[in-house]
Amino acid sequence: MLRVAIPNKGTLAEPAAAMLREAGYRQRTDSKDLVCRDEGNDVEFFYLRPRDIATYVGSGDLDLGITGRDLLVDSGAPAEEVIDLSFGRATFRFAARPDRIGSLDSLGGHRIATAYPGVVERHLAGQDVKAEIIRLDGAVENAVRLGLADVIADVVETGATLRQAGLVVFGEPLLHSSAVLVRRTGAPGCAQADQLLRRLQGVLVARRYVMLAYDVRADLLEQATGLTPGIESPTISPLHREGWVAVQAMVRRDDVHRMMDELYDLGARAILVTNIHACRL
Ligand SMILES: Nc1ncnc2c1ncn2[C@@H]1O[C@H](COP(=O)(O)OP(=O)(O)OP(=O)(O)O)[C@@H](O)[C@H]1O
Ligand SMILES: O=P(O)(O)OC[C@H]1O[C@H](OP(=O)(O)OP(=O)(O)O)[C@H](O)[C@@H]1O
Ligand SMILES: [Mg+2]
Repeated sequence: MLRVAIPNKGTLAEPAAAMLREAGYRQRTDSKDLVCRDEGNDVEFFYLRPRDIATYVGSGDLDLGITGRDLLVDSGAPAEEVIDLSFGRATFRFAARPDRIGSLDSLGGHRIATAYPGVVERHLAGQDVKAEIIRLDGAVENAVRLGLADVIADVVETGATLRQAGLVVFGEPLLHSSAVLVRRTGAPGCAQADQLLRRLQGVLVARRYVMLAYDVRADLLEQATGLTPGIESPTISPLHREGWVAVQAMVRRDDVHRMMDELYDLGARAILVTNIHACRL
């Protein structure tokens, strides 16, 4: 059986389980369960702290895992990203009081509180900056207020937590994070792992694209399909009405309204959008 690590709690847990369900895998029904066997797909899911997942995968005890890119980097484990799963997006940034530290150059010699010491160490080493790293478990924004540190390095999503603590970000983000599928570095594939990867890629495409269908005069077909080239090529079907054709093409969800306006202006009619529930490209 393929053995896959899934976050048991925190920001990534629910969206990871939702994505696997969407990909046709069985997931636990009780949030206290630590293991869930999906006999039909020959996969066993292990629910672990997201921070530990790269360690289990890097050691080879588990085959694949879903964790955050920042947690993967922080672990230093010999595991690598297979695909970006496009949820759990956040940046990882330095922040301080507005009047204190304004740039990376002035970080040297300061005390930096963080729950991600591996990410910060790697970043500072790359910039040749020497600073003291204070490892905390969470709520690191309080470390500045309480005088334990001058700077924090933490996950920033909306920025609301920083604002509340009277801190502002400075410098470029240390990294852009999101949930990722990981495997042991250089690990060979297997049939069940390839299937899981293809199914997750299918979910990503189904979420990102919609199916657009419309009718257009045959003499405008080249212009219309120039707007909607699809992924491979659009499907063209004859219509009973002389001189008209029906077109079907996948288009990016983000673009669909602009495209519908342009197609309408061109003379296309009966423009319909439908969701894609699943796909294999
Ligand atoms: N708003 C957010 N807060 C924290 N982590 C986030 C956020 N958005 C995305 N993430 C990502 O979630 C992962 C951290 O998850 P983790 O479960 O360790 O912490 P958490 O969601 O803050 O939960 P807890 O603090 O209760 O342990 C990281 O990869 C991080 O980049
Ligand atoms: O930019 P925001 O939208 O405010 O989100 C980022 C904040 O959320 C997380 O904290 P969490 O509530 O998980 O507490 P923790 O620090 O104890 O993990 C993270 O550590 C930041 O503090
Ligand atoms: Mg947290």
